[in-house]
Amino acid sequence: MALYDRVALIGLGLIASSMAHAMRQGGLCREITGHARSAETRATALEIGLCDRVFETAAEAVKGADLVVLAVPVGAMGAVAAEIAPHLERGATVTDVGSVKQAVIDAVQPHIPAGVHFIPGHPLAGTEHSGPRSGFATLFKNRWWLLTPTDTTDPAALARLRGLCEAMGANVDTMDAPHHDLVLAVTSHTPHLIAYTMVGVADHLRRVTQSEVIRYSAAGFRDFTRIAASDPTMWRDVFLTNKEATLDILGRFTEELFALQRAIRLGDGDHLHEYFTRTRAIRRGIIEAGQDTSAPDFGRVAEGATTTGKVRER
Ligand SMILES: NC(=O)c1ccc[n+]([C@@H]2O[C@H](COP(=O)([O-])OP(=O)(O)OC[C@H]3O[C@@H](n4cnc5c(N)ncnc54)[C@H](O)[C@@H]3O)[C@@H](O)[C@H]2O)c1
Ligand SMILES: O=C(O)C(=O)C[C@]1(C(=O)O)C=C[C@@H](O)C=C1
Repeated sequence: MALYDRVALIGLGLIASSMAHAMRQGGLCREITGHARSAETRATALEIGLCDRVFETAAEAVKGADLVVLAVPVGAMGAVAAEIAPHLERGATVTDVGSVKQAVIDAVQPHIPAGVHFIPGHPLAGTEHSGPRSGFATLFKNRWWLLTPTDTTDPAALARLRGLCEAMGANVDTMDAPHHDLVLAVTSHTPHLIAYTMVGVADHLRRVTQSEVIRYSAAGFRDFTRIAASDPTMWRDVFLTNKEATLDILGRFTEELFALQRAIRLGDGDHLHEYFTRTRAIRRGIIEAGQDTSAPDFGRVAEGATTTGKVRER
């Protein structure tokens, strides 16, 4: 059943193309328009049927759309919002899929005209691939889609967007933006930084990298290399815009790493065993709770979080 008439996708990469596939498969909108900066991407979008019509400018793409999805890197959201603002339909909803929420709100909200609903969002689903050919219809199936409405968000517009996310297979939750940014700093942003660092360390040891690391690449390291192959522009923007929360979590990570380093140096097997037993229980708890293993445990993070986005000391 069509939930929107015309959906405009701004930026035609992994997330937008996955949304296009999912919306087409479910018949969730009547028409999809799109904008990408490169002629090659626009041609691809038409060739593989992501969009019915593509435009050279975002301004043209949003005309007549009742849903506009900003699917560009976080650092580009503000400029895109400024460009499309005068062309938005009264009553339309603008959402985004950025990995950071407060910075997107700060950049986009000032441009949103009266009578247009802005409901920030973030699907917790992705891969290390990017571009219009990387999307697939089931990307959002059984994954979280977080929306960060405010007290003034129109309930009907929120319910309609929630319906679309759910129809694409996602589980929807709402939270405020600072809390989102803290949770994601723990469950996504800092882990990505650690993966980038680990692969960087291996790369510095070129003597090893060129031969043994590749050949004997164990599952743990292979997982790191997959994560570290993620789009550099996207992740640069994530760290530049979720600075405070990431540095907060990174500080805690470093403290624990030093404690483990010290335990190894002192031969403190009890410390190591106790620590690994605790982390194993966390993983098992998530599985026993019947949660998608990719889904972060918001409750657990919330226990140590304050509304200012800072983590309370244990
Ligand atoms: N990849 C993931 O795992 C993932 C998951 C959830 C959310 N996100 C978020 O979704 C958004 C899009 O990510 P993606 O993975 O689809 O990226 P992508 O690289 O596959 O696609 C991004 C698109 O934006 C376009 N673009 C880049 N800069 C632009 C600009 N200044 N103006 C107009 N278009 C521009 C690119 O040409 C491309 O078409 C990002 O904000 C990212 O944080 C990504
Ligand atoms: O599976 C992956 O490749 C991802 O990293 C996806 C992932 C994540 O889970 O951290 C990455 C960034 C997003 O904003 C949402 C999802």
